[in-house]
Amino acid sequence: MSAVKLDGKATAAKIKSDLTIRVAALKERGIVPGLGTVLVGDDPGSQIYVAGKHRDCAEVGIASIRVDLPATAAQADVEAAIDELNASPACTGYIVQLPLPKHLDTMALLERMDPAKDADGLHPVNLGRLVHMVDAPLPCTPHGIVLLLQEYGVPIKGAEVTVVGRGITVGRSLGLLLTRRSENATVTLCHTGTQDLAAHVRRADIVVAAAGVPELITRDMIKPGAAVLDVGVSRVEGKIAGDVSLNVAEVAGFLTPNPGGVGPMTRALLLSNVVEAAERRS
Ligand SMILES: Nc1nc2c(c(=O)[nH]1)N[C@@H](CN(C=O)c1ccc(C(=O)N[C@@H](CCC(=O)O)C(=O)O)cc1)CN2
Repeated sequence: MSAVKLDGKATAAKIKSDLTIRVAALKERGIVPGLGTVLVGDDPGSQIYVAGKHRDCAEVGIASIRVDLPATAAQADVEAAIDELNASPACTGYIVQLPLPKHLDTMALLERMDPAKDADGLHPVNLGRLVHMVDAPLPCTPHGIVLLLQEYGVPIKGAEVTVVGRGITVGRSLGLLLTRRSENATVTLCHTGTQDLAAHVRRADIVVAAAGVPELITRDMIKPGAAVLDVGVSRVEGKIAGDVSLNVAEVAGFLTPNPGGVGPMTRALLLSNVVEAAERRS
């Protein structure tokens, strides 16, 4: 069996094509959406992801504001950058690239952001709104995962989903999206404290690997025909080392490439959050 490729690059391109039209319509009304990014330090992955986000903005016509700070930046320096973007009329929405250096108080910085300018959907207010199932910008990677599954007709309603990894950008909130009445999946969240990870993965119709552990998910763990999404962004010798072993393709029914799967969806949905914020305010 060869797995259907869940092509995030192609799906993201469709989303960006629609956004290009919507941005042009906003500009005709004198509204220019703008994305801000705050990057602290020189983590290679973060540098690549932020650069990609700015490239995407240029592609669809969104203005972008880049604030780069050294790894030694103090809490007050990042607070000043956040205050500036909160107040900037040119900034429709912005992100603080995660992870931040360990000496910084990430929670305090996220809470300092204006929730109305939270392009990541990671502000506590917006995650709280997601819990209450009321309107809010959705976290980009979880939203991208749902759209990718829908694009390729992967059955979600009633599906057993196993999410591996409880990080703030994916694992913590993906279950909130998949258990909405509109999706109606059943979600198990596995993590470093889980007993018998393989048992939870093996019974899943959909596996989302977001633990950041290279090759954690192996071929023997996968139910034949299951959909497997690799969100792993670890880097080994500068190259992406996903959470899913390549030979999973021999048993999976659907599989994301990595790179070229979930990552481009993350970036496309970030742009979507910015455009939606601009449209809401127009
Ligand atoms: N503030 C945020 N920080 C982080 C988030 C986030 O959603 N908000 N998520 C992850 C990383 N991430 C977003 O920044 C991200 C990961 C991967 C990609 C991507 O485009 N990957 C490409 C390959 C890129 C390369 O390595 O050459 C692909 O998969 O094709 C974009 C964004 C943690 N931080």
